[in-house]
Amino acid sequence: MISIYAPASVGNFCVGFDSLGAALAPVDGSLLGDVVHIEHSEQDRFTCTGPYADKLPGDAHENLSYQCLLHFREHIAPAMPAAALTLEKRLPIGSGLGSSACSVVATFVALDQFAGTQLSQEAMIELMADFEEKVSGGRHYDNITPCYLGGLQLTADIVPNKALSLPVDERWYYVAAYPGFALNTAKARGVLPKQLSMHSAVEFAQRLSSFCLLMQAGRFDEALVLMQDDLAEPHRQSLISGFAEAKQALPELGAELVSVSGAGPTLFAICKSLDDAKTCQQWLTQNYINEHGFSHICKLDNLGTRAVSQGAK
Ligand SMILES: Nc1ncnc2c1ncn2[C@@H]1O[C@H](COP(=O)(O)OP(=O)(O)O)[C@@H](O)[C@H]1O
Ligand SMILES: N[C@@H](CCOP(=O)(O)O)C(=O)O
Repeated sequence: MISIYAPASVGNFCVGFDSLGAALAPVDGSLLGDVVHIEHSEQDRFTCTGPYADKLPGDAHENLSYQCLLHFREHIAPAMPAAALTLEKRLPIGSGLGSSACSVVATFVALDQFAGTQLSQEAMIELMADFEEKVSGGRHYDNITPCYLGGLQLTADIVPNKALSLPVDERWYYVAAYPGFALNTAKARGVLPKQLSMHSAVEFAQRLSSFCLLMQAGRFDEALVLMQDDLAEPHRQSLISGFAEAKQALPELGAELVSVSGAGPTLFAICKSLDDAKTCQQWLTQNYINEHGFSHICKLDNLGTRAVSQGAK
């Protein structure tokens, strides 16, 4: 049996709409992401388990993981032995934590290992992006690549090898708070303007390029100051109940940055100390999260998608 874990990710990373993303690792060591198990079987089989399995369509053909299996068998490895594939759906759907990417990435990595196909990193990313695109209303790599490779990734079709890894300040803590309701990514993309003014486009490019160069140079504090999302956040906040209040309250409690994770509704905050992160988490628990939500204090997950022992928590 092969068991593959794929971590949750923060798409956009505030300053890089559709272009930057980071993988999350809760500091308490828990797994925040999906797990896929694959083993030999008499014929191909698919099962979906886990806390969010019942939020997905009952028909396996509508599940991305099963679609990945069908595609892999037909187009990549027709001679692959029959497989029993189980998706342990541990991330909520429409959370802003790259849930669909998690399932797709974990499934293709599991299939590649099971079949021994050894696809190149770029081929894998392309394949994964094809399937993420099916449900998210646009082709974007900013969940796929960090989830697959770990860390903070600058990622796009035009980026060499689809991904360039950026260094991060090891002192930063990321508080991720899922409020407990879903926001469909395609819907949250639908509210964005179709065109940008010349001024906005130039400023976005200046901000993102400066951010990346500063991070690369280890000038993290200066990079942090540049973290601002003028492209997506202003249009999406009205879809995220409580976000505006949190954005106002958390800086006074030690958050250096408060932004939307992916398309939302998960909020992420950056803090420079564990104490500040805990204070922000407490406020979010009391004011942002309902009975279906959760929060985690995280570092970045530098390992990305990997084999785990069966039954890992
Ligand atoms: N294995 C899967 N994981 C997540 N979503 C899936 C999966 N299979 C199918 N879907 C569908 O894809 C869509 C994902 O919604 P989306 O808002 O993009 O989620 P997220 O932002 O969490 O990735 C939903 O309609 C969901 O039913
Ligand atoms: N760049 C995308 C990221 C979507 O992330 P998700 O976790 O909400 O699927 C966007 O902002 O639309």
